[in-house]
Amino acid sequence: MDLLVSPSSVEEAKLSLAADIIDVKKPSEGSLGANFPWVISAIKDLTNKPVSAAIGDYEYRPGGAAQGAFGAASAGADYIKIGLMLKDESEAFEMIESVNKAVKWKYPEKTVVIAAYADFERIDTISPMDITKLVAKAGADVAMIDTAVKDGKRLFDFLDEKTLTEFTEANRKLGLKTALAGSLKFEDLDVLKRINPEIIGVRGMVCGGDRSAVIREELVQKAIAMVR
Ligand SMILES: O=C[C@H](O)COP(=O)(O)O
Repeated sequence: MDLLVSPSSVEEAKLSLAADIIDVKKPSEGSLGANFPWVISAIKDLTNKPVSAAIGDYEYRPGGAAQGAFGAASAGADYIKIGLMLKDESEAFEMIESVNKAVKWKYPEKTVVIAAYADFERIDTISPMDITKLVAKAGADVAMIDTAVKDGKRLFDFLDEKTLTEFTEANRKLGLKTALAGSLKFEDLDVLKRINPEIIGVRGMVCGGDRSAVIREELVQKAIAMVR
């Protein structure tokens, strides 16, 4: 299980380098808020570890999403991650296909991560359980669950261990990796190990509980030690 940590700046990325994947985002622009391409590039220059970049929480805008995905890949991201802020399955498929094509067109070796939200019912978007088949059909790589609203409610407030295990196994059967996130806490790590996704994503946990605070290097080190 790899630990993905989401810094919002080059300074925070320097404190996150113990993580397995450094995930560039701009939390002030949403759960999967996109940061600037020059920030992605500067963070890529800091490390040989894989760098991920969120491109936003998207409604149905395949052109814009494709261009954002291509921009993030061109800026140096190894993982390109989008959140599906929409409900209709055929629109979701078109978004996934467009983003995947935009990345793999020039960068076939890069990884495309498609996120849906654990709290999909309260924001009226597609269920994460419905994205596995769409991600596989489009040829993308990772199906992810995160929370859309960062109000203290967590992944496990919406989805239980059994559901998340089924999600992870369904992804694996279709050749996809799974990433789980959503205000995870240190005390969630045991259950996450049982679920056994390939990736867990955190920010608040390594900021000391408040994701608007600054990442603390010692908490990243604590998390990586506990994940191992
Ligand atoms: O990709 C993971 C997210 O950045 C998780 O953030 P969070 O732990 O504050 O919910």
